Amino acid sequence: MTSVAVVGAHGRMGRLTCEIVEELDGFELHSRIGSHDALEQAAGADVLVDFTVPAVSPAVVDFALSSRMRVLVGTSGWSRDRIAKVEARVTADPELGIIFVPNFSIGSVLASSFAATAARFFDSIEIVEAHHAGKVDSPSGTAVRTAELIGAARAELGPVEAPHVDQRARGQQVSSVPVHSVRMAGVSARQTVYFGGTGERLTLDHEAFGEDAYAAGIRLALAAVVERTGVTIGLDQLIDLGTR
Ligand SMILES: NC(=O)C1=CN([C@@H]2O[C@H](COP(=O)(O)OP(=O)(O)OC[C@H]3O[C@@H](n4cnc5c(N)ncnc54)[C@H](OP(=O)(O)O)[C@@H]3O)[C@@H](O)[C@H]2O)C=CC1
Ligand SMILES: O=C(O)C1=N[C@H](C(=O)O)C[C@H](O)C1
Repeated sequence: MTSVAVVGAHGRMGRLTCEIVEELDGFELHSRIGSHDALEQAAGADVLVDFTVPAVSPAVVDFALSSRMRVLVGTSGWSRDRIAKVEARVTADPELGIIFVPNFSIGSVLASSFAATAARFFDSIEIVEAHHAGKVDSPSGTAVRTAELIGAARAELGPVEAPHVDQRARGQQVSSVPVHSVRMAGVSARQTVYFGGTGERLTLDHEAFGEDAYAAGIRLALAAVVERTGVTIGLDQLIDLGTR
């Protein structure tokens, strides 16, 4: 049996993760940690899952790695630069393993992968992401990851063409891609990537309507985190999208 401690267990995603762990063969729930509990209550678990807030997540990860647990991070805010700080520590110790998943929805992972493919063919690219009003961070972790993938795909082509980005309403640039965040009622999680070309436009649009969208990805990542050492970024590294 693999025992799992869930941090952020009383939140929307934490509750879903606890339900999944309780139903999944070979897994058992070790502890539910909320903001009023000591992290030490997670000690002894094989795996720690983090679904908290970007400000707290680094301390949770630090605790889990120090306690030599395998770690699955769903919390947003883990940009490539932030992950790099954890990477040196994890790669230096062959028994440590951590998986960062910016988005557990299979459709979203596909959309980000398609965006990386399209990035070489269009110079004009912008991301608009819309989330529920309760989301405290912006841009979303998914948008940051998508922009980073676009930037990496264009490494030899250079930055995207984004005019007038000195104006505030032109969004935040991530890997040169302008990202625009909407926070409002009536939306759960949506991302649209616009690719502008000569006389044409390609639009990649993904929408998750609720927590159900993330369940399959969480199951998949739980199975992987037990076996996998080192640093893994993204569900796309755990499934065959047919792009490698
Ligand atoms: N990777 C993915 O596919 C997805 C990622 N997310 C991300 O996951 C994170 C959580 O989202 P969501 O569940 O919707 O948010 P919620 O606000 O519903 O839950 C966050 C939880 O974090 C807890 N928390 C805050 N500080 C601490 C702490 N110091 N120790 C332990 N727990 C703490 C809160 O506890 P309390 O209630 O006690 O204050 C709260 O229950 C966000 O960053 C979000 O962007 C969300 C959806 C999908
Ligand atoms: O807070 C959310 O809801 C979500 N957060 C993640 C993000 O920041 O990208 C994943 C998904 O978009 C839902």
